[in-house]
Amino acid sequence: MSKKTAAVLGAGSWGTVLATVLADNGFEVIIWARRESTVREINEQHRNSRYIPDVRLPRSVRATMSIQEAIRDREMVLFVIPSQSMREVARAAAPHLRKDALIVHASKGFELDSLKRMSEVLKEELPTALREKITVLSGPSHAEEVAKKSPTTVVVSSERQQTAEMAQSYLINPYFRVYTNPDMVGVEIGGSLKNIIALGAGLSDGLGFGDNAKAALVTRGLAEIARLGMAMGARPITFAGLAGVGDLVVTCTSRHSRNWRAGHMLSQGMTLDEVLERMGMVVEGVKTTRAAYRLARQYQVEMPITNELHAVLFDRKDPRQAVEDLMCRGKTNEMEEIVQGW
Ligand SMILES: NC(=O)C1=CN([C@@H]2O[C@H](COP(=O)(O)OP(=O)(O)OC[C@H]3O[C@@H](n4cnc5c(N)ncnc54)[C@H](O)[C@@H]3O)[C@@H](O)[C@H]2O)C=CC1
Ligand SMILES: O=C(CO)COP(=O)(O)O
Repeated sequence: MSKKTAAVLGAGSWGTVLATVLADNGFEVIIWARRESTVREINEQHRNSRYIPDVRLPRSVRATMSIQEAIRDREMVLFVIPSQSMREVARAAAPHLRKDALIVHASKGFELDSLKRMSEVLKEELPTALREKITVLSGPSHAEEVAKKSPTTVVVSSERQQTAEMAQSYLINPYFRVYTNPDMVGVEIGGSLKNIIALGAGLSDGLGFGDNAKAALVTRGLAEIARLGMAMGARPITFAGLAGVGDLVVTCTSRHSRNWRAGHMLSQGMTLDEVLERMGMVVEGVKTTRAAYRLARQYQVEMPITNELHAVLFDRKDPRQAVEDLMCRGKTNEMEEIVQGW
């Protein structure tokens, strides 16, 4: 019997590791990468040392610089690129997709110009027949740990349950447990907004604040994620799940998180530009802070942590002053806020 086939668009840490998950599940996988050196290294040495060092890739994972070659005739195509590049890549991919391809995206963010979710961008760019084949993959899943086959749980969601179940059956294995959730809006919003709070958690840790501060950020962060999410049409219970509190906890507490690390570097006095240059990988929370700041105004939702982080990132507000302003803002009744938000 011939092997199932998949293409992964994006040769960063997450795209490369998702390719290994699919290879472990019996897929023939081809990664589309932009750099010739990355393609050569994957094909000849079975490594992608720039993004995920120390990981040996299975032989059934290959790479190409041709998007057409990557996508042609593949049953499944994964988009795993920074959210600001999603539209451009979807447009380039569109003419080459199989008419019945399963489309999965694993990116966490909003398109800044339009404030759209990634599935909305894909819907606009891909052929109409593929609209109901669009799926989001989200949840607490640092690539470095999945690469070690450390037990991981994620969630997939699509407008059509059958599509989500197909993605689930392709991706699930003994170290990668995949749940479905019918709330695509909530899954995309939870996965995107948690990066803002993770930046704040890195800042908080770097400033020497303790576990109380971290717990406050996670809890109050979840409240404002849920408030905006619900205003945008998400179901509140999704934020109690893997794409909500699950991803929020892992990103706020893990040294693997690029968002946490970026916040930590900022706390040590580096400028945002210096941090992004040093990181060399996408820090989605930066653009997501801008997007959420605008969305909060559009939907008239209160997001105090996002507002303060926006001021720290883009107006160079002193983070200690930001924390003081958060602590001293108007008195609030937690129960009333929770009832309003949830
Ligand atoms: N790294 C992780 O553990 C996880 C990442 N994600 C999400 O996955 C997405 C990708 O993240 P990573 O793989 O970590 O990023 P990364 O920074 O490691 O790699 C991004 C890759 O996309 C490529 N790329 C950027 N712009 C492109 C364009 N216009 N055309 C083609 N390729 C382009 C880069 O060359 C690079 O290979 C992000 O939205 C991230 O939030 C989600 C879950 C886990
Ligand atoms: O989304 C992630 C883990 O679930 C990855 O987070 P970072 O982008 O902060 O590394």
